[in-house]
Amino acid sequence: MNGTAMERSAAFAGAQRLPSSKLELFIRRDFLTPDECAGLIDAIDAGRRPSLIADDQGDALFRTSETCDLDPAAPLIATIDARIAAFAGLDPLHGEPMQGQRYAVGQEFKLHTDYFEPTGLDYARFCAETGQRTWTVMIYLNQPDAGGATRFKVPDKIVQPETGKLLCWNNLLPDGRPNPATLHQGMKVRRGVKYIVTKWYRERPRPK
Ligand SMILES: O=C(O)CCC(=O)C(=O)O
Ligand SMILES: [Fe+2]
Repeated sequence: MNGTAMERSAAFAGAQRLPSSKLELFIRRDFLTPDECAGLIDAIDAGRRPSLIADDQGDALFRTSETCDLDPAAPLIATIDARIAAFAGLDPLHGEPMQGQRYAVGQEFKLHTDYFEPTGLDYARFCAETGQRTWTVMIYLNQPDAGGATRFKVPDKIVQPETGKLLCWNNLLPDGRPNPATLHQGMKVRRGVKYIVTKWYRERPRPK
């Protein structure tokens, strides 16, 4: 279920693949309607709190955004959750609960990978039950007035936020090891506010 795009050929309908052999990344514009984005922004504003991070490498300014756990039972979230899984050809049971992020001016998420470092102190705690993170799906809910792009360092690709645009990538290599070429950052918002939702998938389903 979490294999390569070739194995899941029905997936990624209407998406563009980044022409890179190092990184399996897809972009799909207008994945969500402006109304759906507005509904998600309201849900994020209702529940946001400072973002946490698994390993900030001692830098308190590593991730300065605010985060919101979105209620998987809320009708809007459930609908979008199902649409994301169908789009990416992934088993919904492998998904972590969807999160929202809000970045104000000057806020950012510095260069990082979404997979957990197998040598990291917390690896067992984060990955014992459901395994490593496989795919990341993120959707921009609005377009900040300046800044806030997502940058992938290795293929040197910068993706600009656009309302409803989906971005997703495989965090793992074909042999299942983490792919270091997924290194990326949420660049500083310069003007306005940036909202996104993120959805991460795991190697194994969560226990019932
Ligand atoms: O805000 C972005 O553009 C990137 C967010 C991100 O990398 C994450 O939430 O893991
Ligand atoms: Fe990330």
